[in-house]
Amino acid sequence: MIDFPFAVVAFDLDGTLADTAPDLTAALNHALGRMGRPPIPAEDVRHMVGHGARALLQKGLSATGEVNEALIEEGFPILLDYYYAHIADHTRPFDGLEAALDTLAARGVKLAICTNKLEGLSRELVDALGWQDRFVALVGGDTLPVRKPDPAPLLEAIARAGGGRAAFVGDSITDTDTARAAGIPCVAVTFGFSDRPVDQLGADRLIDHFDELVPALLALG
Ligand SMILES: O=C(O)COP(=O)(O)O
Ligand SMILES: [Mg+2]
Repeated sequence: MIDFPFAVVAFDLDGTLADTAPDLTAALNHALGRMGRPPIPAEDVRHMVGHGARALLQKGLSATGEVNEALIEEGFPILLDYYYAHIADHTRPFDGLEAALDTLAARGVKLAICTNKLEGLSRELVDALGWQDRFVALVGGDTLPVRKPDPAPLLEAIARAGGGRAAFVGDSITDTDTARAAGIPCVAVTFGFSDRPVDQLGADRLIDHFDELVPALLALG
């Protein structure tokens, strides 16, 4: 029985469910260091996340010197190997997340993840955080031939979670663009990795803490 205006709530991963910036920063800086580049401060790396690990490396190389396909090919496996081995050394859920997920689950809402993180990395992280039973669907950046802001991955995640009325929760312009393209209401968190002021994302609701998620969704319903 669903006791809620939405049958499915889908979530972005990096910067929305979990603060992955410390481990992503370590992985990027490990790869940059091996390539003779200086490290990039975590605060700058936060705003480079959201388009997948390859885009992260591309931005990291470009911030520290020359960038081309050959350099990305060289650094990508170094970054990935390190990140797989250290995926949750310092990554933590944002405050209040798990209580909000419990409330939604208790009301019969199905929970899904739609991220541009590679599906394998995303599953590894979900397992490391003990979230295997919380999410019934996960669509990553390489699950389909297209990724966010194309609406297809979000629609796929919702369908895999059983379909019905859905909302999306994210932290970036990619997420709000995806939701709009899919015709789905969007809540944006203000504590994520957005590269621009969050009030410019065009979200239907903004939340400063996960305690505000359920009321925000009810207001959208
Ligand atoms: O850049 C990434 O690794 C993916 O980021 P996302 O979970 O915010 O889509
Ligand atoms: Mg994100």
